[in-house]
Amino acid sequence: MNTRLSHQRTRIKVCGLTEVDNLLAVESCGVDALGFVFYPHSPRAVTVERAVDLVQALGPLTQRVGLFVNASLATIESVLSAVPLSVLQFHGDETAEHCEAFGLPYFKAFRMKDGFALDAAMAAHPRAAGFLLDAYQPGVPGGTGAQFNWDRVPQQAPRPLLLAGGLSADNVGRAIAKTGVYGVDVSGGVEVAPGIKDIEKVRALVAAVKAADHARCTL
Ligand SMILES: O=C(O)c1ccccc1N[C@@H]1O[C@H](COP(=O)(O)O)[C@@H](O)[C@H]1O
Repeated sequence: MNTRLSHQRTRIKVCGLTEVDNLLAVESCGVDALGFVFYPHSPRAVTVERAVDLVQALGPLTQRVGLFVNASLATIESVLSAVPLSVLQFHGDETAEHCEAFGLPYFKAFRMKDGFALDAAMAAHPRAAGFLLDAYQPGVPGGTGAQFNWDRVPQQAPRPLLLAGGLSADNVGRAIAKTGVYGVDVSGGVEVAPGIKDIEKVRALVAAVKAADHARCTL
């Protein structure tokens, strides 16, 4: 699939919401998907009870993405029995069999360590809905605010690509122009504190994505 030409509008996911009022303000900025971190070591981690409140507050057309890092089948099933997530994001070393076990579309995240064999990693997940490319930082599975070299984003991929890692209103336009990815996933670059988003920064992010899409359409 030519990831650069197969869509006209860059999708926006904001990840790591923890408070309902803040979540609703972010949703109203015009994002496509909101992410909830079920990784207990993250400063943005939510309990199942909190996630139920957050997800129930969302409008019916906003995607609700659950982020897991090497969580067991039982843990994920237990979350899904309470929280109506629409998409899963696997940010650890999960196998395709593990990711497919829940009957939901999923994004497999890959951390772009030097020498990482992305083509083989994507081929190992033939039924993924998409792939998320993030920066590699030793010892931390994600949400680091670090950027990787966008030259490493492939022009062709078997599934839509989400770009992550250190994105903000300041650099997202350049990222889109350079990579033409299907979507962007942003956490730390739009925060006032871990789990609390800065609404002005989210607005600026959405405006920067729209401007980049407009510039691409008029090329
Ligand atoms: O957000 C977290 O705390 C987190 C924890 C563990 C794995 C992934 C996590 N977040 C994801 O990391 C990337 C990049 O985030 P950032 O914009 O650089 O802060 C993004 O996909 C988040 O969904």
